[in-house]
Amino acid sequence: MSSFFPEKGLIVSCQALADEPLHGGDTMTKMARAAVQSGAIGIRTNGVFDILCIKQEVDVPVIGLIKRDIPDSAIFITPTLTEVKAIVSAGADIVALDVTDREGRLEAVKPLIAYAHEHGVAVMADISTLEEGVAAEKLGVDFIGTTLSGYTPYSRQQDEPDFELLSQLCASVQVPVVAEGRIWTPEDAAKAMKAGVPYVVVGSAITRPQLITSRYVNALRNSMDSGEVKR
Ligand SMILES: CC(=O)N[C@H](C=O)[C@@H](O)[C@H](O)[C@H](O)COP(=O)(O)O
Repeated sequence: MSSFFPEKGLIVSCQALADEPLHGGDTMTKMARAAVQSGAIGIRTNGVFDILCIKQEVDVPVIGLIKRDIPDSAIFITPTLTEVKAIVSAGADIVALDVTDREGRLEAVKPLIAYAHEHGVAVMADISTLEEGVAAEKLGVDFIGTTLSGYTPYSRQQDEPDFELLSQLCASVQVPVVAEGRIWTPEDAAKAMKAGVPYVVVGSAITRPQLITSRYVNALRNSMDSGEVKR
């Protein structure tokens, strides 16, 4: 399955949760079309509706996940078998799920991985540390993504992509490593690939205009606050 994508490259994450301005309708499908038109080799998307629509619209592999809040649990990316079944039924080529070392997850995730594989669907493990990446490989996943670095309390907390984790993973696991999380510039994307990863996922920097706008607004405000520019 390591040759699942025909070539190395950019995977664009097209996600807008219910509380985001671009949520609903065919907005994420159009984002996906734009991404593929410009050379994205894959799409990562959330929820049955967007998986279904995007699968019909584009001709590249789709990584599907379902974010769901479960009371008293920190696991929110494809937490249970119910979501895996829904993602598989919707036609995703790869299921993305949390493979962090929390709440007994490294054991609980086994039937989820088995279900996807029994149905011919690959699995991307969203992890936050090197140890979790190594554990994920032992569980038989097909891709390991740095998605959750910075989002578990014990992982590296920083505004930048976790390049150190990328390099460590590339030296430690055989399955393809996916760079994901806080990649904001083409230079960062290229740096991730130089660290050895075949695939780079970019989400917010391409598909969350409210966050892109904030960065510009903040930069302008900072230059005004610092006195470099008059208000
Ligand atoms: C932590 C979490 O919930 N990550 C989610 C996982 O699917 C998405 O909200 C991110 O947009 C995605 O990982 C891409 O990352 P970035 O948007 O930083 O390029």
